[in-house]
Amino acid sequence: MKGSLVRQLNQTGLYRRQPWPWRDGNHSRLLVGGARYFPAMVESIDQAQERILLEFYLVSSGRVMDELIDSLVRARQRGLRVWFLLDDFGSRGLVASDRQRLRDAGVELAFYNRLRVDKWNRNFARDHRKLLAVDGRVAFVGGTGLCDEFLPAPQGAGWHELMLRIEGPVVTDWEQLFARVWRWCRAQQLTFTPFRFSNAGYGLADAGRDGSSVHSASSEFIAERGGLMKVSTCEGPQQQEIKINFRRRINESEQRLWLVTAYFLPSWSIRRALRRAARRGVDVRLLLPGDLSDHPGIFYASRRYYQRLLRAGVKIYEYRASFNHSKVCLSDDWVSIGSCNLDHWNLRWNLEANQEVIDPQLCRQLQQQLRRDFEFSHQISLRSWLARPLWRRLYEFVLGYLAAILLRIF
Ligand SMILES: O=P(O)(O)OC[C@H](O)CO
Repeated sequence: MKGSLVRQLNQTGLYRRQPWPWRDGNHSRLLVGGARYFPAMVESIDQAQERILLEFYLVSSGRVMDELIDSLVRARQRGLRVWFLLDDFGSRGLVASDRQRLRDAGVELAFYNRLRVDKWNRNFARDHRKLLAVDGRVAFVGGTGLCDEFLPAPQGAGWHELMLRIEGPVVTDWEQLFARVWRWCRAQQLTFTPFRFSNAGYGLADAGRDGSSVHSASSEFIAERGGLMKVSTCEGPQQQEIKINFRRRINESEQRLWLVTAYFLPSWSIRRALRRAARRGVDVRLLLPGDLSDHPGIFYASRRYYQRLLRAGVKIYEYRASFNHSKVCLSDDWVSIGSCNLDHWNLRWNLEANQEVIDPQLCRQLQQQLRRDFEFSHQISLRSWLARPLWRRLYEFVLGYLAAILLRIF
């Protein structure tokens, strides 16, 4: 069944075999928390002059969507084109009246992989990406959903999240990525005129498959041309660029490897790479959600990996201020931020997309933010870990075992 889904997706052109290129001339800003990034997203929509593209997994009615729909309706009244790609499962919290408001305003909607009983396990294939692109000029990417959980408490659940606001030539690639999924859902080809940036960025032809020459770009070059960025994707088991690039960066890291994920069920090869990096003396830190996770079962299942990681010298932090939903990796001068949790399930079934960035300024910003996040976390020591009660061990073992069985079956 899995094989046929992959073939089917290949035939429809949803997959892209060639990696997206590295591009220079981009600028980015890290936005922390829904109270910062939702208003910035609405402001960008209000300033749009031509077109707006949205692709989001988790979309539910509430205050966030009310404001977003208002801004999309205003955009339509100004004569702009608006395309909104939703995941059929992730958007089940979007009520009929909101869908109708969007349709009435002339927003074009598409639903990825409509749920149907006869699709059996193909229903698991979901579009997990998170993207807002405006005029081919500005994009917002990161881990957020469009729902009130990401608003600060007490208006929402106060989930902790990071988003990146990007301006530059790489936005063209995000638009093309969007167009591929749109074509798969609606059998309709969208073509966008690229925005003309004054410092038009290049796809760096000499970057090589692993982007090695990009990494030797000097900070003067980056300061002059703007940050280097590339889109990186996962599209089912046969296209796992995000994971491959993560693993490569972990293996090549020299000083720092900080990984933040909301659901920590990484593959064996990623876990081994983390352990090896820590043994080489790299400062390897994992920032995980702790027991405020919205899926406690996954949290407990993920804990079965702690012992070997701690023994290898990996520092594990559990965030205590709220549910930390962010998904980001900082490896020396390289950042990857986006939709991918790096867990088995996501990698097997979902469309994922991350922004990879080489930009010292963003690295500094992210480092500062993560240092703050570590302060709001509890660091687990090997000694306290080994002393945890038996019932907890049992619980982790059973849930870990269940997770492994589920992954084998599906
Ligand atoms: O899948 P994520 O990481 O976007 O998180 C959304 C969760 O499914 C909510 O339970």
